[in-house]
Amino acid sequence: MPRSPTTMAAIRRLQPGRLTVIGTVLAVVAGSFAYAGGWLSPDRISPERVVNALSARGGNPVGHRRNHSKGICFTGQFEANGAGAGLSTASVLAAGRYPVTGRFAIATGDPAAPDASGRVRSMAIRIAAPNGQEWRSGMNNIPVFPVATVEAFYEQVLAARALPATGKPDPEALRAFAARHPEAAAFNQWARTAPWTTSFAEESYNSLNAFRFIDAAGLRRSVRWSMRATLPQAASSQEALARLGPDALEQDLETRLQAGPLRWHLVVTIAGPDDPTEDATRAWPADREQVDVGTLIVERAQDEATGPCRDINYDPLVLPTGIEPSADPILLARSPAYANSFTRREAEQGRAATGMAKPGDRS
Ligand code: HEM
Repeated sequence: MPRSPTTMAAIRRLQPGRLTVIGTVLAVVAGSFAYAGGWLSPDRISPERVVNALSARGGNPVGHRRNHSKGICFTGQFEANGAGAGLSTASVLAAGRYPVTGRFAIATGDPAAPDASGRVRSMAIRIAAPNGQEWRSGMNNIPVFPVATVEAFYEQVLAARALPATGKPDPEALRAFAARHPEAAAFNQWARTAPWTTSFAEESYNSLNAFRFIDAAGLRRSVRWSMRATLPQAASSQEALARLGPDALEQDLETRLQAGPLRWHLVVTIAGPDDPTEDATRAWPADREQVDVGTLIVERAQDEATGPCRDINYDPLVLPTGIEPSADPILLARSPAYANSFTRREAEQGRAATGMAKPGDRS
């Protein structure tokens, strides 16, 4: 459906020039990877349908991300130590300091969700190089992803959505999903047994999908990466987090940053020859070579509504020269879904400028 002139004018007022560039880049990226990501499979699961399902889980994400909807922006630096330069020609891995715009979030469809309702937490980053290239990455605090294909992801989102009558998922639908998807067992085990913490700063965040690093000689190595917390984890519980209040994670972050910056190590793990690079449900053996390529220094936090991360699409396929995607179908499916979510939320924010609706309005 064509957008109304009012909406288009509002979008232009919101981000003159910038949206056009972002939109063009994303459309090309989305189109190139649509086939490989499974979007053109015969059962026609489209990005629109998956994002509709993410939007309909309860809560109202108008003007917000359709997944990981509740978050907080941060800014800081990535201090590359140079150890990654032998693995990839990416300019942000050459020793130096590069500005970062990031976002912590909980994986929910409800921007007003209490923090204790989100089992999965995330860190998204954009590292900017002086040559104009960027490395964007969205990472989760889980060791493996629950599913390996976009079809299974769609099925899982439908099974886990809250029923209007109870506000909770149908236990039978969850049981049926688990029976059909034994590959989700490792994730489910983590969800049942991993300690809850009361801080974004005590979590480590993983790329989960595999990528390829290309070195100066053109050699490609399959890798995954993690942002490893430098603070020890104080094991808590879901109940204790709930008692701290609905926005405890953001408050904790702001309090900690008043005392000084927070740090994570960016650790790259290199795959062995037989490690799966197209299946994010399977961890790699713990003894794989790991290279600490630098430190993320988080300096300031800012509300998402006015913060610099609001209008960034953390599309994991926005990569610098020297890093390329693997053929993991989940990775390739992410880009078109994020583009759909981004386009929708930016248009909704554009409408807010006309006074028709405000981000976060409840319908
Ligand atoms: C087919 C599988 C997936 C789909 C359809 C999907 C969909 C989405 C969507 C629509 C968003 C909101 C994007 C926006 O509006 O900016 C999102 C956010 C996010 N996703 Fe996924 N996702 C998938 C798999 C994954 C995987 C494997 C990871 C691995 C770590 C991941 C990590 C994240 C993170 C960190 C965010 C938040 C980004 C931010 O803070 O802006 N997702 N996802």
